[in-house]
Amino acid sequence: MGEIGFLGIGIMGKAMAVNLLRHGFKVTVWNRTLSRCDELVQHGASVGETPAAVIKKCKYTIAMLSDPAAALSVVFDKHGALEQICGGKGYIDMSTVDADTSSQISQVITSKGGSFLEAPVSGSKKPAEDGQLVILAAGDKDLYDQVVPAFDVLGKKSFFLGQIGNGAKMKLVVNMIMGSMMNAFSEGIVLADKSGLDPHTLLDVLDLGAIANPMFKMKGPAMIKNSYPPAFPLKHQQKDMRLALALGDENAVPMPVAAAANEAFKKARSLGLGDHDFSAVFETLSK
Ligand SMILES: NC(=O)C1=CN([C@@H]2O[C@H](COP(=O)(O)OP(=O)(O)OC[C@H]3O[C@@H](n4cnc5c(N)ncnc54)[C@H](OP(=O)(O)O)[C@@H]3O)[C@@H](O)[C@H]2O)C=CC1
Ligand SMILES: O=CCCC(=O)O
Repeated sequence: MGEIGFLGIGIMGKAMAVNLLRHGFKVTVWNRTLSRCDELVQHGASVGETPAAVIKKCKYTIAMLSDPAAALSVVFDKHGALEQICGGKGYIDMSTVDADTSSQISQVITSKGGSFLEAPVSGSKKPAEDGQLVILAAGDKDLYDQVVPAFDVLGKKSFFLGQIGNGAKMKLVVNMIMGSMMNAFSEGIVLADKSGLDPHTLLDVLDLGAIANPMFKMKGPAMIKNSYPPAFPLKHQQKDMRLALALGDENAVPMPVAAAANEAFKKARSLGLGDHDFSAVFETLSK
């Protein structure tokens, strides 16, 4: 595949870029806070000074950025990706954004002759470190086929979902369900505790029944200890609830459960918990 560019070395970008390096890919990284690239250099990465410099050097560039504003800024701003994109180059945005943002990026990349794929992921920090993500790609099928070797390293399964927007929408639906589940789970732990039950026993019971899932199993014990080391930052989960609710508006889908969950995440942000793991929404109930 040649050298891969990687824009955005946050929790996910760092894990994904390191994983590519471990599997023998050459990777050139850029991050807005450039000093965060230092650790990647120790793993063998090169550094590009700007998104444009990375695109110029690499045939394929992956972006993993916080939100729609960041994804747009890295493409459109001065020294952004758009300045160097051209025929023969592919841009793959793996950030979680809405379909409209993804379409805007697709339009400008393709108008300059480049090819574009949106490819948000399910799975968090640990699956990213272990190459166990689930990749939800849509857009240019030729580009998808070309980057399958990288997706095979990053993920345990890739879906190609057709036209631009379908990957973004699938990701938002999944995270809307996840955010609602996290709120129900939090309420259950507090209810068990306040009504005189041992929350650890609740976790054991849940894990043996029809609603057992990796999220409850992984996050539950830490939540009971009021510990929320960030794997998936709460501010990003609230962004995803907000974007999913907007998708619900567009399609006239009533989503009262998701709307209530969004309010809880907003409350958690107002308490200063945005940079904690999204399981910190538990604090809105236990305080
Ligand atoms: N963490 C997770 O479990 C998962 C996250 N995601 C999604 O992946 C994306 C990245 O998440 P994650 O790595 O956790 O987030 P982080 O907050 O750890 O990293 C965000 C990245 O975006 C960069 N960034 C933010 N704003 C801008 C901007 N205006 N211009 C340029 N760069 C910017 C940050 O740069 P800087 O270092 O300078 O701040 C950083 O590299 C998000 O869309 C998230 O929803 C998807 C699946 C799982
Ligand atoms: O977007 C974040 C998803 C986190 C997860 O799938 O565990």
